[in-house]
Amino acid sequence: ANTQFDKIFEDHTAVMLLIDPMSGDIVKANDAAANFYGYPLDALENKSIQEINLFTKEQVAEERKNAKLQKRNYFIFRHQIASGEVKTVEVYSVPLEYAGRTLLFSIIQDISEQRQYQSDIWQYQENLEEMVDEQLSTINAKNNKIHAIYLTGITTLVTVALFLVYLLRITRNAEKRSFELSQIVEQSPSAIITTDHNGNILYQNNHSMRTLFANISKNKNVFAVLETLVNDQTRLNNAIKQRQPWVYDLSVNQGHTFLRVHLYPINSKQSSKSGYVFILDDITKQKQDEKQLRLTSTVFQTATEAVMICDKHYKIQAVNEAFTKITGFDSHEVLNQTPEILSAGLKNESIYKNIQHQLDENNQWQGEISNRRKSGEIYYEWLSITALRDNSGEIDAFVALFSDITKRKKAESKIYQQANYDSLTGLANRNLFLDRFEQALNKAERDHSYVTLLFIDLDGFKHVNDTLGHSQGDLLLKQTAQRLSATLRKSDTITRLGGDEFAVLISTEKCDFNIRKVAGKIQTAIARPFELENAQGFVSASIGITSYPNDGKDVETLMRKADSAMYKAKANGKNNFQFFTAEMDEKALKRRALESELRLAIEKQQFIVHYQAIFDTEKNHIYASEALVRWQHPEKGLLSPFHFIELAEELGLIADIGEFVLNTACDCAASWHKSFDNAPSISVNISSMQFQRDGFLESIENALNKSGLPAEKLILEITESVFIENDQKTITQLTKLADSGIKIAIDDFGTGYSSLSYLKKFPVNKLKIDRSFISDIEHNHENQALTKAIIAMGQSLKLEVIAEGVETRDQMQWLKDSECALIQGYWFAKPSDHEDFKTLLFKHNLRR
Ligand SMILES: Nc1nc2c(ncn2[C@@H]2O[C@H](COP(=O)(O)O[C@H]3[C@@H](O)[C@H](n4cnc5c(=O)[nH]c(N)nc54)O[C@@H]3COP(=O)(O)O)[C@@H](O)[C@H]2O)c(=O)[nH]1
Repeated sequence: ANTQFDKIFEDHTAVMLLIDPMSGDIVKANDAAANFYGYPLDALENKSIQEINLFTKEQVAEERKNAKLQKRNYFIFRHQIASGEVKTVEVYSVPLEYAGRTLLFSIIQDISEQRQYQSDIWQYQENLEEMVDEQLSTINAKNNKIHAIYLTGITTLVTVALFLVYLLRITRNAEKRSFELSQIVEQSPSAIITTDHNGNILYQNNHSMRTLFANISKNKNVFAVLETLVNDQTRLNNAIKQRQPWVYDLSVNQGHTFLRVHLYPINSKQSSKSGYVFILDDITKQKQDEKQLRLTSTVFQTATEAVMICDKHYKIQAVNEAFTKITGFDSHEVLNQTPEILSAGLKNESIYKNIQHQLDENNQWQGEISNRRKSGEIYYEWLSITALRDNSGEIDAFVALFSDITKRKKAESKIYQQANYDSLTGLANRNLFLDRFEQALNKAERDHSYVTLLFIDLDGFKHVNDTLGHSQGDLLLKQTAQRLSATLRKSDTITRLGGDEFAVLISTEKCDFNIRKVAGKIQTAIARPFELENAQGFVSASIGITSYPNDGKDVETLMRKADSAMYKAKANGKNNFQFFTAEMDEKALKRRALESELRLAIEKQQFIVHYQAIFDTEKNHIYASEALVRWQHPEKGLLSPFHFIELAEELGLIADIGEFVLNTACDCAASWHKSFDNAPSISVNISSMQFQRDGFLESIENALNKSGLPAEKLILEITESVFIENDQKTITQLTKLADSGIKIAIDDFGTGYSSLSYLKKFPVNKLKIDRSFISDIEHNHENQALTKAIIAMGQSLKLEVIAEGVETRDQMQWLKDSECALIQGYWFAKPSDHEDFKTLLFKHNLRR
């Protein structure tokens, strides 16, 4: 499963790291990460995250707290890249089982640019919601401001009208009303200045004297002042020349204050150039509001998150460009619709109810929901909604912000799939299975119910793999998964634990359900022939059964006991099921004890080698000797390989033991070589695992060099299983061994695989007829026929044939009469230690 994960991880364009949560060490990084951080991949994988994250321990803890409070599924950190530049990043982290370790799988997203950009245009990064909130009020205020502008205009016009009336009254000497009019002008919120036709001030109202207009009025000539402040002089001059009204927005006080200047010519009957009236208003606030509105609108339109504003009836009032980009809907298609337009048939009612409830209660809701784009495609969004209330506390509007998290969700789901499901069969993997097992036990404990575990191992699967190839083996495993799924209920958990091991979990309310029937159904389903690509595959199921609470209360105990029961089913001839019994536990315990003793034995070198003669009945001398390992157990005495070889193979310890035997045997054989003219060869058993191990040829070469034994005197006994691999490595290794003079013997010949073509293909020198054919050779005609056939085949292929397990003179004679002169067995000699073997040699072979 890791290989697939590795591929996705390495090829992904998102920045990804696997981090040891304890040390912070970066265990694995992808190319995207190397690019982003600017380090070569291996240098990055030698760093710890603390070297990159500028947050102190305390700051990291604080950020974690904040993320939790804000219910964020990501953290925001500051990462320093190789160039020294500091990036603001969002880090999404999940724990992940990887290569037997629990690591933090982190996806890093650079948000620096986005942050910087937003920071430039507005202090938006602090809280986008607040911004839009403010924007909303600004939008509302805009209407008010338009009113205000109208009002100012009207006021101005009214003021002008009043002033004209006022002047008219002056010219008509309407002194009666002049006091009243002067009061109105004096109290106007606008600064009002009248000038002669050259701009010299004739009159100015109170306001203009008191406020910043006082500075202007000091100059006594308005034209002169305006010349220094107005950029567009031509328009001003034209307006003066043509005696046209003129309006201009002035920026004074280093841009902190804005004035709107209205110029109106005053025409009198006496002169065509009577003068001017200037009305000035402070429009600084208005300008600021406009600027803010512009900025807010830019933020609204350029935000990377989609923004949707709804009125209190949930009718959409405004959306931004990001909304269109994510949903595919243009604003005119959604305005005055409810957000349900986005769900288009998706069953989101209960989520909407919950959102409504949360908004009523807390004014806020955020979470993950799925919606549909206009194209119909489903997408996932992270949505955050805020309810805005008016002064009386009534909901006035809703602001929804959302970002498209579909890509991230897909990546997460792929990773989840890999972490929890078996990629070959699609069944739950061990990880998910253990989790479900734990949950099932917790539930059973609460409900006083029952959980049954069936541990299934396929019998004969290795044979299918070895003979038909791994792809056919994989096909068989897939079909096994399908058969199990079809046989069991949906509520049952089926898992592939690894290799050819499957497990089934069944939760029941009562303990009296018929588990025998279920186990029987599984057996029947598996025993049916499997239709593979070009052949049929045959396997059966050995099943071990345990149940909660009878056999144990925790996952580990129940698994262990089911495993023991399964071994018992194997030992009982396979293709059957066994319920766990206390006696099995004892056996399993013994096995575990033996395992640790065996490891200790290797460490403490408790192995010795015995030698058994292979006798040449024609030449009457010892032709060779087989080296046989023994375990000098500190308490149990001398143990035969039958007690430990199988376990050593299962545990992968056989290669270490084998190497010890090889070295010891070569040393002894080399010493015989020095003492005898016709010194025997040494025959050493090589397990398939030892043969396949890297460095095997070197270990043979070392043993020969160290001992000084000629290569021709070494025989390697291998079983037919080595040839089954039939790969280039096997051919190359055997050829190299043969080229160096070493002899190859096939052990237990006749019991293994049927294809004999390998005898021609590989450089084999000797066949050792298995002792099961010899034990009753005097009476068993079938074995006689077989043995004769092997001897004849050996002769025609020019292979030496050795008969194993010769216990009686009659067996020896039968073999001799059948032209098989080389024999090994208790009749001539049992295996013995080196000293006794040497005595035997002195008796039968010629001393130098
Ligand atoms: N990979 C390795 N396998 C090894 C090594 N040493 C031994 N073995 C394998 O263990 C199996 C058991 O070996 P052992 O108990 O030593 O039995 C051998 C002989 O004692 C026994 N034998 C010999 N003659 C007779 C006989 O007349 N009757 C009788 N009942 N048994 C007899 O046969 C065993 C040798 O068999 P084989 O190897 O097939 O020639 C056994 O499979 C060993 O191969 C080791 O170092 N590495």
